[in-house]
Amino acid sequence: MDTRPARSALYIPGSKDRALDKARGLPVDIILFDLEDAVSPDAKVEARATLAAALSAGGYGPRQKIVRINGLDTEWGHDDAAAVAAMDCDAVLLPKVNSPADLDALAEMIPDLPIWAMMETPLGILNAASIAAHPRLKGFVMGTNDLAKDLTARSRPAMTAALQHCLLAARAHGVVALDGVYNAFKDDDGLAIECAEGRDMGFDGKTLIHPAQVAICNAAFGPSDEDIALATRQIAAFEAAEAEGQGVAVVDGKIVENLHIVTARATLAKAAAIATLEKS
Ligand SMILES: CC(C)(COP(=O)(O)OP(=O)(O)OC[C@H]1O[C@@H](n2cnc3c(N)ncnc32)[C@H](O)[C@@H]1OP(=O)(O)O)[C@@H](O)C(=O)NCCC(=O)NCCSC(=O)C[C@H](O)C(=O)O
Ligand SMILES: [Mg+2]
Repeated sequence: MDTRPARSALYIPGSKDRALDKARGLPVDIILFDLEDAVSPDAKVEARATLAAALSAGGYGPRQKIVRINGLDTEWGHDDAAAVAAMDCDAVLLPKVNSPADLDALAEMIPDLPIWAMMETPLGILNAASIAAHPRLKGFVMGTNDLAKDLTARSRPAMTAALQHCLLAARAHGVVALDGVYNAFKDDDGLAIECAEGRDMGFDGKTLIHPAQVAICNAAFGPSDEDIALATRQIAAFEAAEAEGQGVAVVDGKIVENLHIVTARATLAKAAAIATLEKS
């Protein structure tokens, strides 16, 4: 699985010069340059050129640059895919993926870029395992607005089964999994609660719609000082136990076995990767 930080992924409307410029200075881990729902139909054709110009001007640093195109069943999808194939980006994100066949069609049009899938239709959720297993697939992005619409769901708990099902598929096939957006972009407390919930479920990060959401999200999905201190103590205690021929250590009254050390080392590696990204 890709181990680059993926705490925060901000959608930027591909049509908005000001937002495209603002994104250059934001401490977000992934930028989702959007040609789909953040762009109105009458701006879609021009947005392709606006986005291509912004990407070739550069300035986005080492963060991942992913372009979301319109669906291949729309009037814009094929031209978007052709344009993205020539853009300076790291991956392409396909909305409303229903089955691996949708990815095959895009993979043929864009032979060189990794593909990410929006998981946001009932059929796509049911097919999550076979979509995650696609050889070009590198990440899932939950589309909780579209999913709520199709399910006629009115709450996040109503989507828990779908979120967990996609996480299982992502983990089984080693792809990144990002939680959906929190629409109330001025409600910091609500965002923090939803970030913690997504993190505790196992998501790698969360998708965002406004720059003000980035810091809250990064804090929730990055290891805290306490997490780092605990991981460090667990590793030290386990190594000491091993040196005495023991397979188990005890830290804070809880057993620590080899499997916990795998998690502890992953926590420290994640903290180091974040520090490197934030320094650059
Ligand atoms: C939600 C917004 C429409 C709010 O915009 P605005 O009123 O302009 O916000 P502010 O005045 O507070 O903006 C302050 C400055 O920040 C810049 N800005 C705003 N949003 C972004 C952004 N997303 N990326 C980068 N920069 C941004 C403004 O330009 C201001 O800059 P400055 O003037 O220089 O100070 C707006 O935030 C917005 O359009 N957000 C994106 C909405 C979007 O992407 N929607 C589609 C994705 S969600 C989705 O589709 C999920 C999925 O498919 C599903 O089904 O769930
Ligand atoms: Mg959507």
